[in-house]
Amino acid sequence: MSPVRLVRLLPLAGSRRLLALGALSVGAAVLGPLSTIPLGRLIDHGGASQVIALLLVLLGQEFCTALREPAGAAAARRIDGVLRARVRAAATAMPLARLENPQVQADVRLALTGHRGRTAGMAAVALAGEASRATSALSGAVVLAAHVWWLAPVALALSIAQNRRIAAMLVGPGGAESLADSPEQVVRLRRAGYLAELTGGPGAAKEIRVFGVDGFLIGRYVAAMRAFLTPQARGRRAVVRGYAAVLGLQLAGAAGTFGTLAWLTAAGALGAAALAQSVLAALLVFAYGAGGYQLFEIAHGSKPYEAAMRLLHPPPTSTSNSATAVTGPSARDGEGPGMVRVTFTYPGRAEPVLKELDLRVRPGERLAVVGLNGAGKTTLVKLLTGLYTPQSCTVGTAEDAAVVFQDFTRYPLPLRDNVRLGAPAYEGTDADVLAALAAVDALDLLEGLPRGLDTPLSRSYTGGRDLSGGQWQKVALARAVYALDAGRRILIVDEPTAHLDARAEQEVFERLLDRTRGRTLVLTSHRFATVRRADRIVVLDGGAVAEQGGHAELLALGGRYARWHRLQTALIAGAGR
Ligand SMILES: Nc1ncnc2c1ncn2[C@@H]1O[C@H](COP(=O)(O)OP(=O)(O)OP(=O)(O)O)[C@@H](O)[C@H]1O
Repeated sequence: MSPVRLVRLLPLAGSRRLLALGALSVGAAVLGPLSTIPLGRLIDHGGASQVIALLLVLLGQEFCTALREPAGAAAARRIDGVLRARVRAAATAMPLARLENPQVQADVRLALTGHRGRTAGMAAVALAGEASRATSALSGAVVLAAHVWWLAPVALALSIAQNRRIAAMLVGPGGAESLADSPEQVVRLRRAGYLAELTGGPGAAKEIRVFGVDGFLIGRYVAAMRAFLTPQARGRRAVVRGYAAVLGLQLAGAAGTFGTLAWLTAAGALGAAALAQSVLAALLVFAYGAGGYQLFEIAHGSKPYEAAMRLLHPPPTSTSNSATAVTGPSARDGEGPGMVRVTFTYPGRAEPVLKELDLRVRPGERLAVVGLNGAGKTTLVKLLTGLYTPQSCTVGTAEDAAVVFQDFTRYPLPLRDNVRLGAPAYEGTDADVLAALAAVDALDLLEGLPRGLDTPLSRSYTGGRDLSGGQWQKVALARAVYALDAGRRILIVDEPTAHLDARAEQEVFERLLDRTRGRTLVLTSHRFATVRRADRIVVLDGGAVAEQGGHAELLALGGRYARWHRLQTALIAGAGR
């Protein structure tokens, strides 16, 4: 991508900030070359007015240069704020299948956090700065050309060549900075970062202490860092050598230019004023050749910009990233959620997870979908809730559903908010929150919370408490029950009790059945022994409905359900003894 495209971001800064940045950049660019006019007059004619004029111009240049920094920072902050909001909105709206793509996740991270401390806004502002520096050099060349016409293009060409050489050495492909971005170096640095986090962080602290692996991990970290830093040091040495060559060229260029000016002056071709103006102009031209921090900002900040553009304007082919579904006849309106002959394959997978699956949930029905691990239960929930968008959409999605996912969210917020987030717009009272907690047998949870419903559910907060896996699961269930009380008509629960033992699971399931009387309930579980009271039990096997019916009916059938039910009941009974 050409960095010039970054210019499109500048209007996001807002007209006031953009105007201030533009005026200061132009001032910084042209006041230097303009100062040669009063300087020339001062040398030729003297006089206080020329001194004042020269001082005013130089002061103006200093003023513009100094204020351009904070103005640029403010513009960059605003651009980044607007861009991040757009990226967040795009990420929230995109189909789950696309969001789960590792490349898309990397783009979201890059667009939101920047690259090596540089953001898209900083890159756009740096581009304006680079344009200002180039304008200053060009104006200097014009002043120089007014005295020695042939010297100006030579000095300008030299300066541009130096600037490009430095850019290539530092931030160009294969340059020192890009070395750290090479896939091998990124992997090395990520490994070192992971090991550093592991040794210093609380996550693995228990195992590190018990097994005494700190020495081992620190050794690994040192090795990983050395593997990263050795090629970096080699790259830096190459840059130093390259810089020596560029510096030599710069010295030769400056010596040639100033030598020529001295020779022309000695020969009487240049007067004192013309000499002073030419020297000042040549210095402005050569200043561009030295390069500046803008090179880094543009190179690194372009990466988050490109990531943001990929997210905001995905190429049409990227729909191949979304989940595909080959479906049968359309679901009819007015019925519960369901799907007709749906075959579903995850992106990047060859084998379909669901194969010609037929399942329609009747309104008011309490349906249990059971199956062994990996049978496709969670996938079924993702399709039913519309989180995956099949290419031809004949899945009747449950838009009016409260859903508890297997990997539900643990909000680091007070317990009250954790429940109320099920229906943020609903003005529920504390009594409603407590009723939802009671519905999932979670009232005893309050006993361990010093500030009751106000207790933040995170140890990162003063007075906060963390919960056990089972307690968190009950909070997630209470959130869905609260949503149901707030008006949702369908409750979909994916493995509601993965963190609970079989008896607690049965207890919660029974309570949910009572609570959802007259509403539609879809519940998935890999425990066959706990769903006997469901109106209908669907056995999922190999991505298709293998058996369905009531508990007694399926037992009498003597198939998978009967077999797995018998096995799991025996295990539970054995564990209870
Ligand atoms: N996002 C995904 N991308 C690719 N494959 C996936 C994805 N999610 C699940 N799968 C695969 O789809 C298959 C079915 O997974 P799913 O989570 O639907 O099963 P499940 O019946 O809910 O299992 P469990 O009882 O263990 O939760 C598994 O082989 C799993 O590896």
